[in-house]
Amino acid sequence: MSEKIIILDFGSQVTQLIARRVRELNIYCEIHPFNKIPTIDESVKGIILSGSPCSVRDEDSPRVDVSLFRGKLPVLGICYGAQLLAFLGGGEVYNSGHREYGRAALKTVAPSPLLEGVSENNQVWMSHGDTIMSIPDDFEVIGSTDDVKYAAFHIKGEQTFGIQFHPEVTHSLEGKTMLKNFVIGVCNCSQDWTADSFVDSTVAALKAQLGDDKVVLGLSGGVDSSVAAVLIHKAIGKNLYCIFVDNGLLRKNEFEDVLESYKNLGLNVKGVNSKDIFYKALEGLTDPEAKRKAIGKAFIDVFDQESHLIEDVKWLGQGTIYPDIIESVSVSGGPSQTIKSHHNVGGLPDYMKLQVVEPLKTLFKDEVRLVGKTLEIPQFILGRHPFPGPGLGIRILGDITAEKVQILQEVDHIFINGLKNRGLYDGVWQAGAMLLPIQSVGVMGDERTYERVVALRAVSSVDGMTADWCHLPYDFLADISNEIINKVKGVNRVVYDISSKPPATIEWE
Ligand SMILES: Nc1ncnc2c1ncn2[C@@H]1O[C@H](COP(=O)(O)OP(=O)(O)OP(=O)(O)O)[C@@H](O)[C@H]1O
Ligand SMILES: O=c1[nH]c(=O)c2[nH+]cn([C@@H]3O[C@H](COP(=O)(O)O)[C@@H](O)[C@H]3O)c2[nH]1
Ligand SMILES: NC(=O)CC[C@H](N)C(=O)O
Ligand SMILES: [Mg+2]
Repeated sequence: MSEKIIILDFGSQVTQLIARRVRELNIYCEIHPFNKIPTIDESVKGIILSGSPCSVRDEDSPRVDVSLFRGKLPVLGICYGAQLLAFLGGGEVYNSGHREYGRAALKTVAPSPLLEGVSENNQVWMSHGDTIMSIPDDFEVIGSTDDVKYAAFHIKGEQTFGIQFHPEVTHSLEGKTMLKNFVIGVCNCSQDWTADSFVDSTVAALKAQLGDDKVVLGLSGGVDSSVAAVLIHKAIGKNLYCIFVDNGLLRKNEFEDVLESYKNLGLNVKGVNSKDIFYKALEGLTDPEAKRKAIGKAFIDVFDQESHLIEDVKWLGQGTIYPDIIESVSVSGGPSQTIKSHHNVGGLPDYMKLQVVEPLKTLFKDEVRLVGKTLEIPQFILGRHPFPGPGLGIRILGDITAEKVQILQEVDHIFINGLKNRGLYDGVWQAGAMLLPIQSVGVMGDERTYERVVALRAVSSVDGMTADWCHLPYDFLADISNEIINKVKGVNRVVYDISSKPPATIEWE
């Protein structure tokens, strides 16, 4: 059984960062909501309690029964997690009257394995409104700042620690060392979780799970489904059936190009031309959510039809990754607002009777790329910008017609190729073009034109949750705009989207 660290999430915005930092040390960890503590067996080497927007002073704040693990295995409480340890242990936590937000200098006041090798006086990042005012007798303070006496503590006779600051953010300059001290020095984790070991153990597990069963998998040409397909293929070979659907909303030449590139990977891929099904389902629809739902349903129909052609298929393979799962579990348990219905082949209707296999569901996107590299998947697939499943269907505002798709494909092609030719593609997280439902007046030669407007969008981001618009060079934008207006019939105006997310989103629909 491979070892792991469990992170209990109390709703902090940066819980995922704790997981990133631990995994960067080649140690596997999992995030679980505070109220869904998994079984703590020998594989669990330590527990980290995250921060939270809540206050331990509130009766309905998220609590856990710390006796489940305190004294039994190493525990590190971060911010709210530390306040909770102090509070439940009999200490006092008050609202300090002002939010302490920003840099602070942490001074070591007692030697501790947690602060091993950390400078006597080091910069940490604070983000809290509550303060621990007194600690129980069996607690010992190990670090203080000018404003916070109990900035780091240790519980005597246990391997339990609490810290008021956030070691997971880069502004805590020696935060990494402290986390390393905890997971390696205190928890004794061996650092053997690597892309190579992931491939080996996952392929072995898939072999055991799938045996001689057949799997059908939707391939999109994107990173996640491609890496999932190659992994499953390594385990079961010809029993993997990949389906790549041409929904009529792909990029220019994408169907042919992607099919061609998969040939070199040895995958058994069937290209299915379902354009008409999608166009028909979209006929007359203008509302973004209605369009998304129609596209999602058409995907399921095509999948259902295709899986019936494969005799005795039992499994559906999916490229679900860790953020897809974490983001769908809300900590408060309260309903969060649906901003956009993401098309997802995951929501399968019962009548399909397929079990789901998701070999990447514990990985972050950059880890998926590393695994892909280990599997020798070519860089042009691994380095691809994300492209939404509903494709150009959510980049053509208003109703969809084959003619509009063709116009947008040309525009998108010029923009994306331009980025590649100028060496800008890899520095941009995602780029694309939108076809707007308006026309504007122009003049070409001596003639008046009354044609369409397109908007170009290029963003930088880490995970798509937030994004900034890219400051692309003006002369590049000028060249692209000229090329689009000169070459694409029906377009006489190009604008550049300078909105960030939030408050805008990346896609326009
Ligand atoms: N044209 C398509 N044909 C078949 N399956 C598709 C198609 N488009 C999307 N899918 C399915 O929907 C899933 C979700 O798409 P999504 O875009 O989130 O992931 P991806 O394409 O694998 O990776 P990336 O996020 O890098 O684009 C894919 O993993 C794939 O299984
Ligand atoms: O597979 C997908 N199915 C969808 O329905 C979908 N909608 C948005 N996206 C992608 O998600 C990221 C964030 O997009 P938004 O800021 O527009 O919500 C961006 O990368 C978007 O391209 C989708 N991907
Ligand atoms: N970042 C945190 O965990 C903050 C904890 C608590 N909500 C406070 O303001 O003190
Ligand atoms: Mg995709």
